[in-house]
Amino acid sequence: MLPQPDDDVLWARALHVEHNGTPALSGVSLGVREGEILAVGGPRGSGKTTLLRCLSGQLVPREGEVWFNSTPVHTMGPLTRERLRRDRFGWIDPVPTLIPELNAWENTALPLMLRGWTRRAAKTAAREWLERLDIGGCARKRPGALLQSERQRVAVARALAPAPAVLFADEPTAPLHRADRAHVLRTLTSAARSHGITVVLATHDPDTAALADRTVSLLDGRRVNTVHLPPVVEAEGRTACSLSV
Ligand SMILES: Nc1ncnc2c1ncn2[C@@H]1O[C@H](COP(=O)(O)OP(=O)(O)OP(=O)(O)O)[C@@H](O)[C@H]1O
Repeated sequence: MLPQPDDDVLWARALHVEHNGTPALSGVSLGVREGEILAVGGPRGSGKTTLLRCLSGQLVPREGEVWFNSTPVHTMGPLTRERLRRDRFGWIDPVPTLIPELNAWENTALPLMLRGWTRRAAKTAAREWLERLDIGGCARKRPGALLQSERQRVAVARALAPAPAVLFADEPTAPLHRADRAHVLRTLTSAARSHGITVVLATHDPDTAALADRTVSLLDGRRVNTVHLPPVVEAEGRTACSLSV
């Protein structure tokens, strides 16, 4: 067994996953460095969501290994994996999944309270994150009274608020319009960089991938290439890339 490289916060080796007997991942290996924003690209059905679900411990691969900070995730029992996900990982779905009975700040504060924060401290932090995402005025509204784009901003605030070690974002801007998309992505990436949050971002959108440090591409469940991007010149993004296989 190869050791996990020291500067990788997440490391996966030779992942094989099948859905109902059909291969979804066939031998995918990758490392994610601490503080890195890694885009996982590829067309629809190429295995991006499946890879994120394996890396985050939601799905146990049929074969292969997943390590988080030198701890094996693939051999953990369900309760330990659930605790790892609750305490160290964040997740953003393409479609926001909020609790309908809770308002926006309560939804955002929930992961903080689950980690032991007092209600007052969690409310203050939640409201600050909603302000950063330009939806401070929606703090008392329930999801049913919000637009889809506002709900997704709440989901992003909820994922960022606990400053997870790794944030998994599966097509996080899918329900947003172009202008909204850029703002939410900039907030997400700048918050991740300033809080040292590692991000693994599944996307088939090249504009979204351009905000990442590196892109790993999948095709039919296999890794096909890695795009290394030059250091950030502007605060908002990157303009060029080089390709290595
Ligand atoms: N729960 C499931 N049951 C059966 N097949 C599945 C399931 N989830 C994914 N698949 C199949 O596995 C393959 C990889 O799917 P996956 O969702 O990981 O790809 P993706 O790149 O994230 O696609 P998309 O961009 O459409 O979300 C696809 O062929 C998909 O149809």
